[in-house]
Amino acid sequence: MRALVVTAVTAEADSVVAGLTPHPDTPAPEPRTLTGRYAAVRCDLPGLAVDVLVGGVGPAAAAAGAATALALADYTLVVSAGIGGGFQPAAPVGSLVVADAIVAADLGARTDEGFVGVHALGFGTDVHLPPAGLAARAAEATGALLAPVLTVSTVTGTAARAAELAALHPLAGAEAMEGFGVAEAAAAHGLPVLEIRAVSNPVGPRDRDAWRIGDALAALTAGFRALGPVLANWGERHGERHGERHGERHADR
Ligand SMILES: O=C(O)c1cccc(C(=O)CC[C@H]2O[C@@H](n3cnc4c(=O)[nH]cnc43)[C@H](O)[C@@H]2O)c1
Repeated sequence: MRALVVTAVTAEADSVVAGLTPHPDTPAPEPRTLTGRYAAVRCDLPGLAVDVLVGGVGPAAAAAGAATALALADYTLVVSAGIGGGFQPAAPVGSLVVADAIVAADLGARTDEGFVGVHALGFGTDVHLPPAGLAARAAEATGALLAPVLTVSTVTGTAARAAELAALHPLAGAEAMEGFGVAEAAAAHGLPVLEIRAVSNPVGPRDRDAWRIGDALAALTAGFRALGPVLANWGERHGERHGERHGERHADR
């Protein structure tokens, strides 16, 4: 089973690698260059090899990074991981959210009747569904909230926008900027996708002093420590079959 984990920035990738490193004292492996722009750190666990890639901030950078890595090697699962904003009170700062749906929350049109997503406009998809069983097991093992994670191109910074998003997506647990891009790349390669976010700040009025990035990165490390065995176990049962399943939906696996 080989998984690709895509983060936005190096601090997130380091936190993921720390969680996937068997002994805390073990030095992290050196990143290996994929192309001139991208490098990945390889983590080897029993039954599981994980490449951790820094793709950049935002859905476009994330999609480009993920698609580049997926074109260069054969993977069974793609994971979008990093920090994010948490919808309150469901996802407090320092908690984890595993996506049961990865939603492009601002991909569409603003009309007099409100926001209309690209799917409703007839231009494609704005939701990707991780394998339901895997997402549930990942949430259980990490103590995460299992809920939709929104992908936005603009960080929410007002109470009005937070309320608007919450009204459109009442079950949403978190927002971040990369999940949907990673999911689009995974879908283009016929691969299942997972998203996990560690909450660094509430979704709401902009307040940089309220951001707890260190706490969120520590939660991300703890999350990946628990996630490793879940991924290995899932890969044992599903991973080797992915080659037969290109183009199929992965929602029920
Ligand atoms: O200072 C600001 O208001 C600000 C504006 C744009 C971007 C940032 C970032 O720090 C980069 C966001 C980065 O972290 C993830 N993230 C973390 N919290 C949130 C959030 O509340 N909403 C969306 N994304 C968030 C995101 O995935 C990016 O990788 C700061």
